[in-house]
Amino acid sequence: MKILTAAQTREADAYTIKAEGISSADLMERAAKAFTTWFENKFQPTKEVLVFCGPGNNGGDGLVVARLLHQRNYPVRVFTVGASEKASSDFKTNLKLLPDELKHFHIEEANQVPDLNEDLNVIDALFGTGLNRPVTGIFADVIEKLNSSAACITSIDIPSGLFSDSQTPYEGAIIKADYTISFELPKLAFLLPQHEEYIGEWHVIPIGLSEQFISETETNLYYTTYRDIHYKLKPRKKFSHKGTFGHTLLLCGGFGKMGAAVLAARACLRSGVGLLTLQVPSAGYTVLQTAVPEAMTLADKSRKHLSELPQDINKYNAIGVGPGLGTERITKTAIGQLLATSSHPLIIDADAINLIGSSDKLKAQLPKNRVIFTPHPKEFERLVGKSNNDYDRLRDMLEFCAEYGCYVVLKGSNTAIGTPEGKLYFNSTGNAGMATGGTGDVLTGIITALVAQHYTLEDACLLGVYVHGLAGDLASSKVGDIAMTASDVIDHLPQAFLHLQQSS
Ligand SMILES: NC(=O)C1=CN([C@@H]2O[C@H](COP(=O)(O)OP(=O)(O)OC[C@H]3O[C@@H](n4cnc5c(N)ncnc54)[C@H](O)[C@@H]3O)[C@@H](O)[C@H]2O)[C@@H](O)CC1
Ligand SMILES: Nc1ncnc2c1ncn2[C@@H]1O[C@H](COP(=O)(O)OP(=O)(O)O)[C@@H](O)[C@H]1O
Ligand SMILES: [K+]
Repeated sequence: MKILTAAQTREADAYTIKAEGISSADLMERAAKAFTTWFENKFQPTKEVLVFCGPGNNGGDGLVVARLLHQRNYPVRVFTVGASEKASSDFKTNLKLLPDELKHFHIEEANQVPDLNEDLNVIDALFGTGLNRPVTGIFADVIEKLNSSAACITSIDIPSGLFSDSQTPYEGAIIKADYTISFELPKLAFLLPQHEEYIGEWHVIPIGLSEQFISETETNLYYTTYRDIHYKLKPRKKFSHKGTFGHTLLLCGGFGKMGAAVLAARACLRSGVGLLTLQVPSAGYTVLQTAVPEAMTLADKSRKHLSELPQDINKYNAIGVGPGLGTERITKTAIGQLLATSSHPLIIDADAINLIGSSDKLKAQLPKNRVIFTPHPKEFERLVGKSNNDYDRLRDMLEFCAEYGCYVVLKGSNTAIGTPEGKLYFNSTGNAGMATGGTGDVLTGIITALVAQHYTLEDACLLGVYVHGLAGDLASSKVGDIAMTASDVIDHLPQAFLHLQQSS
């Protein structure tokens, strides 16, 4: 699914209006109806609904929603804010359509904002995507009052005050919504960790914007959903054999962290790899042979740390390196050899990222178009550098991908995948139960298995991250997000792959 900017969304609105021969007020009515249906399914008409409307079309949406909720027997009060002579024409049209019996107040000063308690539902329709400067003055006063109340706030399209696709200036007030209901496509702002306290739980509802316009509009931003992913899974042919599905090498584990190798190996095997070999420090040899009997194990000559590469490094179709390794000098040297001698794709995680991040020499050795990095935010900082905010971080990530010709999987809620061509994909699966040690090692195993099975690096990242999150979601529904462990994620990989297969 594409993510469009505010400007592109405005064009999509205008295109749809023209193509369908409808008025902008008709489209507003459609958007407001869709919002009202969501609201009705969510909230009973037991609590009073206070709708706060700004002067633009977002406020216009709010006026239509107020009218529709009133028709559906919700007790409603409308508050308009801002100079009415500057209001948009659809706002003015809909202000006139408010029935006389619906209570309407105009707010000019902060003390006119009513007292708010948890027995009220607030709908925030102050500003949408037309916001073009930080919110100050009376609007900011209203936002502060709403934010300091215990009322449940639902924002139409986007929390008022938040820019939808660039950094909001720090001085502007922003609504802290409990729910954000947006139209047709998600906005970039919804996917950034720094906005968690503003967006709340978000949903996107269709309003019939032109599919043709959306498909023809160019963007580098995508939100990966089931529809974008399931068809990528390759069916297994009847006469295929283990050689068909690739031979993976995992260079993982260190003294006290053999579990990382076990987790990566088990996830790799559960993701369809044909053959799996691990090389682990010799202290881990028995651990691996016992815990993962399906895998072949090589013992490093060093007892505690990776210090050498297996012979015939190029017989493996994909090499996953990093989980549990540690950052010993000897390991750094081995990683240098790996970068210099391997000719197949490398999936680089954890301490391997830390080692490469701390060495310009290793960075300079990175082969082009063959590397996937899977950092969490701290590892990302070591690899790419510190960024001022989430937008800068995404920009820095794409610059890094372009400079080194690599893929970066920046892990977290809505894991972001950057490609060398400058595309950015945000994942839609996963949950906070996955914030537990070892789930990243699982991801390394999954992506390495997919690369070995000859998925393109881009598809291996997209599919791997999606299925990892899906397994996490399935695990969460079984064991809950508090008790969930990385092993639970592995245990739900079969169901996750089946889910993708069955419906494809
Ligand atoms: N008819 C349409 O085209 C549709 C519009 N939709 C709604 O329209 C919204 C966009 O409407 P608009 O483009 O009118 O934009 P907004 O409703 O976000 O507001 C823009 C107005 O606010 C003013 N403004 C911007 N920043 C301000 C600030 N910081 N302080 C004070 N005033 C400020 C602008 O000068 C302008 O008058 C969407 O978010 C969506 O809710 C939806 O109904 C879908 C259909
Ligand atoms: N709040 C969250 N929502 C969704 N996914 C999450 C969340 N927290 C962590 N994850 C996922 O869990 C994994 C954690 O990886 P990582 O931090 O490398 O853990 P470890 O190093 O312990 O294996 C990542 O894939 C990340 O996307
Ligand atoms: K809003």
